[in-house]
Amino acid sequence: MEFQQEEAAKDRDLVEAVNREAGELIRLLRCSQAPDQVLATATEHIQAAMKSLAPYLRQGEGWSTISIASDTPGLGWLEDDLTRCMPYSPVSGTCNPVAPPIRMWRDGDEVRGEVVFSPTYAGPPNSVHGGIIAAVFDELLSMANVISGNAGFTGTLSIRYQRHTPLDRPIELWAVNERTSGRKLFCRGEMRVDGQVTASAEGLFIRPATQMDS
Ligand SMILES: CCCCCCCCCCCC(=O)SCCNC(=O)CCNC(=O)[C@H](O)C(C)(C)COP(=O)(O)OP(=O)(O)OC[C@H]1O[C@@H](n2cnc3c(N)ncnc32)[C@H](O)[C@@H]1OP(=O)(O)O
Repeated sequence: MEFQQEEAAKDRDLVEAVNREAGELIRLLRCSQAPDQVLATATEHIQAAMKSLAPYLRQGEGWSTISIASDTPGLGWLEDDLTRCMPYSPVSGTCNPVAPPIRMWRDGDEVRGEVVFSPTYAGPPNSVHGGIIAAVFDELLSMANVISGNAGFTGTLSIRYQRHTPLDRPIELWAVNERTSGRKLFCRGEMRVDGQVTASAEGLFIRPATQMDS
């Protein structure tokens, strides 16, 4: 059992490492102005990598179509690493190359975290795209629900963009589940840079109905 867990951890390290490299590849493609010959060679390398991965493609079932880790042995969520809850998430998943490098952890009843957005996620000049900010709040507030023991689907998410959220600087993340009323979960969150709020969010999440609710 211990051995299996070690193997699972080793495999996860490999999966996370290749996803980090792919994220860096996306940043280089987004930001480099390489000459044609370099682009042509890079295309060949990428095609070779795609060819080696293609035989192992899974489609239309289980982990390959959801972000949570429920059917993935060895991938639980940890209080000091809430990203383990959704390893395939496009927002925080360490096994998804489009996700920015987010860390989230539990601090009592609250979620805290940190993220640095590369220009892959740029919107206005030197700033993070507003849709990306909304996506991060969706995830962050969801984690506030998860640690409260009451996960749900996003019903309504409202963002107040108070000032530009900068690229390439550590952004502090904070969220809390403020109250629960029946199946409704009310959450709040903030992004801060050097202690100053750049964006805040309020979310109403709906817990799926169970027999207990009828
Ligand atoms: C375990 C999960 C793991 C989740 C694991 C973590 C994954 C997190 C992923 C990140 C979060 C996401 O992106 S989630 C993906 C984005 N969200 C979605 O796709 C949700 C799409 N919407 C739906 O599927 C549905 O509308 C639901 C499930 C939200 C609600 O449907 P329902 O269950 O039939 O609820 P219903 O009886 O109609 O309503 C119950 C009460 O909630 C209110 N209500 C219903 N919808 C909304 C709404 N959008 N905004 C405000 N309020 C609403 C109703 O007025 C009612 O209030 P009253 O009359 O009782 O007062």
